[in-house]
Amino acid sequence: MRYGVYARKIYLCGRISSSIEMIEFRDVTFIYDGKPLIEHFTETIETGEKVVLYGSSGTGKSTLLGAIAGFVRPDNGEIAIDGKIMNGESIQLFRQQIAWVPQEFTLPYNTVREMIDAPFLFRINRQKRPSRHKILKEFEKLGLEEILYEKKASEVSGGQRQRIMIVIARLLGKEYTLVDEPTSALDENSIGSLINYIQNFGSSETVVMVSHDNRFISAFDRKIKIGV
Ligand SMILES: Nc1ncnc2c1ncn2[C@@H]1O[C@H](COP(=O)(O)OP(=O)(O)OP(=O)(O)O)[C@@H](O)[C@H]1O
Repeated sequence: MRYGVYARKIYLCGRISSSIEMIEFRDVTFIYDGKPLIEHFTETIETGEKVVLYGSSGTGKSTLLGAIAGFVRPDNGEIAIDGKIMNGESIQLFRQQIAWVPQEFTLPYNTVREMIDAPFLFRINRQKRPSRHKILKEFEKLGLEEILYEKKASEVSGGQRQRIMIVIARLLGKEYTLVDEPTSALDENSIGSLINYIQNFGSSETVVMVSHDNRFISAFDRKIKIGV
């Protein structure tokens, strides 16, 4: 998984106290193999927005999501956080406020319980450490069965693992949650639960998602189409 190492860092790290108000893409272009993937892209994402990035396959949605987390740098243009151009130092700080939920992801934990517990063992998150009861209540909201909590991490499906990570993001209360294609292989009910769940993130919590699924896309007010 190309984002694996960084993703693990982001998943584990804590949060700093200052809060962000907006992220701007300013005339951003990404070029791969000599061809522009995204050209002159300009958008602002404000704090608290629940945003869906949508568009055809291969248009660069995941690249943009990765750029928010600083994994990918634009070839031209700038990304600014609260008016300041993202650089090596600011991205390190910003990453502490991100929960990153990719499509595929291997974490070094044997059980789901350990996977959920891990970020809360850090001093900065310790006060937010949820009880089993609280975790299971969140599971229920997303249609995740209680039995999953006791399973080996290798025994849960990719979609279940991703929803468990969305629960963790919610419980960590990070300012930004970035989710890559959370709807693959979900049935109608699960998509409905996920929409509700994400829309109920706090008003100061920003969620940016990539999705292909029209049921999901149409449920969000803030949509950004990538590609033609
Ligand atoms: N580091 C890289 N080097 C070369 N090409 C890359 C790199 N990262 C992405 N690409 C290419 O850029 C294109 C867009 O990839 P990206 O995953 O951002 O698109 P996407 O819109 O999220 O696609 P999908 O909807 O299929 O997941 C793909 O053709 C991909 O191969």
